[in-house]
Amino acid sequence: MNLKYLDLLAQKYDCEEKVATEIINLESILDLPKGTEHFVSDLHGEFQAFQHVLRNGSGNVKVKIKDLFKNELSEEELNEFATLVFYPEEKLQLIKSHFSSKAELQEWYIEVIERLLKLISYASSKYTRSKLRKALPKQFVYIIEELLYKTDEFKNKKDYYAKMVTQIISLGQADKLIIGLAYTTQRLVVDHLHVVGDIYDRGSDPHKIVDTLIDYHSVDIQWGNHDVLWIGAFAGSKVCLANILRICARYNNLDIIEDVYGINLRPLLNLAEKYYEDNVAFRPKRISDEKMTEQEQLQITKIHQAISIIQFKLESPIIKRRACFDMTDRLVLEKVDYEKNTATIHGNTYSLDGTCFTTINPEQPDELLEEESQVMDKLLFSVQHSEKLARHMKFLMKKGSLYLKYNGNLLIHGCIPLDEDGNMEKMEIEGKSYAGRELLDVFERYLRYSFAHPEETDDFATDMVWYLWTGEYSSLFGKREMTTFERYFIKDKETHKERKNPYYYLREDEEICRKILTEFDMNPDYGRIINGHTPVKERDGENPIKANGKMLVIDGGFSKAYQSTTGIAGYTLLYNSYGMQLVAHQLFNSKEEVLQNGTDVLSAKRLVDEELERKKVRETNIGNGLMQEIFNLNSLREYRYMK
Ligand SMILES: O=P(O)(O)OC[C@H]1O[C@](O)(COP(=O)(O)O)[C@@H](O)[C@@H]1O
Ligand SMILES: [Mn+2]
Repeated sequence: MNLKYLDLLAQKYDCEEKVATEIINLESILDLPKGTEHFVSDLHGEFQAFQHVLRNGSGNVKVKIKDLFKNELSEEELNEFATLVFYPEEKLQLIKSHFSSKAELQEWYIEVIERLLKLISYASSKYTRSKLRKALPKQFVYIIEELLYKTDEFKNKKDYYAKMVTQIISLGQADKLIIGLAYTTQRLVVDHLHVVGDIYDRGSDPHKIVDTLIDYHSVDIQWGNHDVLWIGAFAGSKVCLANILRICARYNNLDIIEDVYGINLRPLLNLAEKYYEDNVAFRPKRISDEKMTEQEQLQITKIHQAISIIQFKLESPIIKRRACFDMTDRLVLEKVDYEKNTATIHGNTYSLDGTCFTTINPEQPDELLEEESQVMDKLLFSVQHSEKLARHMKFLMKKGSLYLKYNGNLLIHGCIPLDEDGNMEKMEIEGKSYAGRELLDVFERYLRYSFAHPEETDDFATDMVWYLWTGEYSSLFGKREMTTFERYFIKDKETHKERKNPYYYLREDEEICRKILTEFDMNPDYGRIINGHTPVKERDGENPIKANGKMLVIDGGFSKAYQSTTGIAGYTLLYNSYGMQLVAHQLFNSKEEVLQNGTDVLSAKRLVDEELERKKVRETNIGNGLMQEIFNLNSLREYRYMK
């Protein structure tokens, strides 16, 4: 043990009692039940639904309320109390408006504060007092602790406690206290949150999700292909930037680009107005019922075409300069016969519909017009100077990774590329061959390098970020090709199909999952793999719990665009000291609906498994860290205090 380190440690623990106290504290924490982890994926900008799932703890807040009060409260009262915990600010106003006299309101305050304290005491029962203290509203810690840890067996403090509560009310602090206690409850129910990718794209509020995660008490992120697209755009990849603009235009989310991130779209709009007309294939999707004027729709339709053509042009030089990407099949603009208006794909020739090739020179289809090139330079400048986007992307880089090994489980958004025989597929990169975990580690190294060098726009690392979005061996994409061009211009749906990596059927097999866990140095008897990325077709009877529980796919369609596929509105995987459960969320219509009639989103729960014995902190990542601290403290004791 490094003595310099122990001398440093001794500054903090400058006497034996302090060392002993800390060892006692840490050792006892190790024997507490493990904290409850929540896993969600593929939020795709659906902030309201995500926020509701955090506020109701994926149903767990209601469970705890029922555990405590089902015998004393009616169904309606239980719902009203639960809604107060979910949305305290709004619900408080609603409830207070029903009271006519101050006395009645005072009565209600005393009752609901008492109830909230009971709920917090129950929700925090497996945590230390210090962990609870950190979750309490700062301004009321002293009062709440006094009330929480009431010790009145000698009947000396009855009036003291009663006075405390009435004083809170008479000094007009009751609302703030109730709101604080409600948020403390929400926070206690979710000890740690994992977001298994695809925060961005399609939904209207990805930025609100990221802001919520930035303020969240304990969270990690495994990047999805859509997240990496946004990271790439910020890191200097013009083709990634073209993709996020295209997808925002496609889903009528250009306000995220302009209003939220302050990226100037005027140059792109001028270009679009100059060269493009209306085009049905490029009209923005109307997922939610927001209003759009004909003029707005036409503008977006033109922008959508302009940026799509720029994207296809930008893909071409990358494919040509990166032989190891092996993507010559995707040189789509060179497959077009501009005379006949057809394209030849995999040997078959198809007529093209809704083409918008005005800015394409058939002699050199991937050549950007000078003005297209200028538009991209201006867009990249604007993206890389967006304070808010910088903050969000830096957060994704800080809290994110391509995969995560946590408490024995492997979390990854997409896949581990496999061949038909279930072997890890190799990819040759800069003269070296990588597969399995090594391949993912090298992907992440390139992504981090590109992010650290935003001024480099055409280097290998930046091209590799785009590869992660659409490359055949990308662990985030997991398909042989992305048929974006075909989906826009060819009616024949056969050409739209995207062949999935064998991983997506092989992962149903327990042995394959065990092999992957072993590849990541994890215990195959104990661990599980948790994926997002592919919407689980629950409505067709697909089971998200696969390979005898070794594989859990949790993309349940938070994204409205995919709810018709899944039939539900997202999953949350819960992992507490008793084991794992999977919660399927029904459609979340609106916060207003929950506020009005307390109908919380009904969530069907499935048991994934039951632990043989309760899992303790000792068996978790956090536990490993604590045991290391205990080791250091014992070394300090021997070195300094045990003579
Ligand atoms: O339906 P959209 O939004 O055009 O997206 C289709 C594209 O999105 C992808 O599914 C990737 O996005 P996901 O990771 O959300 O699946 C591509 O495979 C496909 O080409
Ligand atoms: Mn995805």
